[in-house]
Amino acid sequence: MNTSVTPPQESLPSATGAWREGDPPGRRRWYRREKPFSLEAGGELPEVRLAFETWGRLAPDASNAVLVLHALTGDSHVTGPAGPGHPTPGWWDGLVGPGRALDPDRWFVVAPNVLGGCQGSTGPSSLTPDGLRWGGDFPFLTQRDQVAAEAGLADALGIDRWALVVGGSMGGMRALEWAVSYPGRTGALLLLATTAAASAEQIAWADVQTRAIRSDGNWLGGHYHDTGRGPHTGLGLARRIAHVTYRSEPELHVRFGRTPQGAEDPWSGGRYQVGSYLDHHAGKLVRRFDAGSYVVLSEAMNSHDIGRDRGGVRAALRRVTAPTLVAGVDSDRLYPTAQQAELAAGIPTADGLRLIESPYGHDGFLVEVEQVAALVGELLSRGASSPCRRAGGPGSGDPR
Ligand SMILES: CC(=O)SCCNC(=O)CCNC(=O)[C@H](O)C(C)(C)COP(=O)(O)OP(=O)(O)OC[C@H]1O[C@@H](n2cnc3c(N)ncnc32)[C@H](O)[C@@H]1OP(=O)(O)O
Ligand SMILES: N[C@@H](CCO)C(=O)O
Repeated sequence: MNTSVTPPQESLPSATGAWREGDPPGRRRWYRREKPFSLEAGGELPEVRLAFETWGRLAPDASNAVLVLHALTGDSHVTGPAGPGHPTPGWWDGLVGPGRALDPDRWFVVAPNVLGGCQGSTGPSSLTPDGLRWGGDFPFLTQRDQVAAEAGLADALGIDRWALVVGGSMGGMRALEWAVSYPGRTGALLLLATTAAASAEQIAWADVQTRAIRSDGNWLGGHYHDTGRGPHTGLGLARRIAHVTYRSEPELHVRFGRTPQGAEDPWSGGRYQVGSYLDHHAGKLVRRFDAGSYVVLSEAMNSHDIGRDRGGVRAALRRVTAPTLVAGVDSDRLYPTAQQAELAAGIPTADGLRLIESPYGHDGFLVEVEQVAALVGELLSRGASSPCRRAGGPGSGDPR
């Protein structure tokens, strides 16, 4: 196997314009900030680049923009087939498109690849200004840094206020940070399968995974990108561990039971079906994702605490002014619904706790796209008449 995924290093546009007449839907572009970007933990990135895709047309008053934020190993490709620059088909394919909840005839949908990621945005596999890869020297990021970078993209696109910010899991952490850091820029909020703060157990799962990567002999302190090898074994182990937490015990039981994989004999070194299934997902991730990004993003998720330096979770949640829906997946063992209940109780503008019914555990927020679409539709149909809408005005908000 060759080295892990690295982002394209072709000549990139130095500035990102807003939507232009004639732009095809879903074309990936880059926002680039060419001055130092300060980080919450200290230090700075000399420049920041975010890959993003858009669907639809920005209204003249920029009132129809929707921000879609992906989870840990997602990217900007919310909808559409796999292709160059898009290793997987759209991860919320059923959400965006003609006649769907986010119809490009009505909405201007923006999906950035997260800061620290590996699908076009600045991350450990990117080049430094010196022409070397960041690798293990990439600085520690927090969700707040990632959202601050996304605010720069919004500015570049001329979007003062999103009609809706939506995200699940890690994307939900960022969506919440948007609503707390920039209440005047967040018109409505949909939080899926996420939490106010990473719990001890979530940190523990991520810790085991990042240790698996770092213990791979090819990790080399994160400086493996130009060696022709990479910590593929460690990344594959991390994905296997993660994937079990992404699904539910009853699903695995019903689907795989104790069945051996094909003619393999588990008593003689062969695999059970469920082991083969995990091998499959591990292989797919190793082919499409960079281990350094996996570590940086996992640690950023561990840092997530909406109440940090804001007087605690309750005080922070009270800052949200956007009409909000919070939903959990009823079979999610990684982000249990008690976490979404806390969000729904603490956000003054939240309309109770919604449940996505699914046997698929945490991955239910990706698989049950029709239920997600119904929640998106409900929030957007409330629209401009909502009493929760705040007159914060363009650009208002506390970036930290
Ligand atoms: C926002 C974001 O997070 S974007 C990133 C989302 N995408 C990913 O995370 C990619 C990893 N995949 C997943 O997490 C999940 O598969 C989802 C959520 C995308 C989709 O879930 P599901 O539709 O339920 O797919 P499921 O988990 O059942 O996997 C199906 C795959 O397992 C394979 N599989 C099933 N049983 C076995 C087995 N015994 N041995 C080997 N492979 C198996 C299938 O052939 C299928 O392969 P394919 O995906 O290459 O076509
Ligand atoms: N399968 C998803 C789940 C994380 O929430 C991902 O890889 O991003």
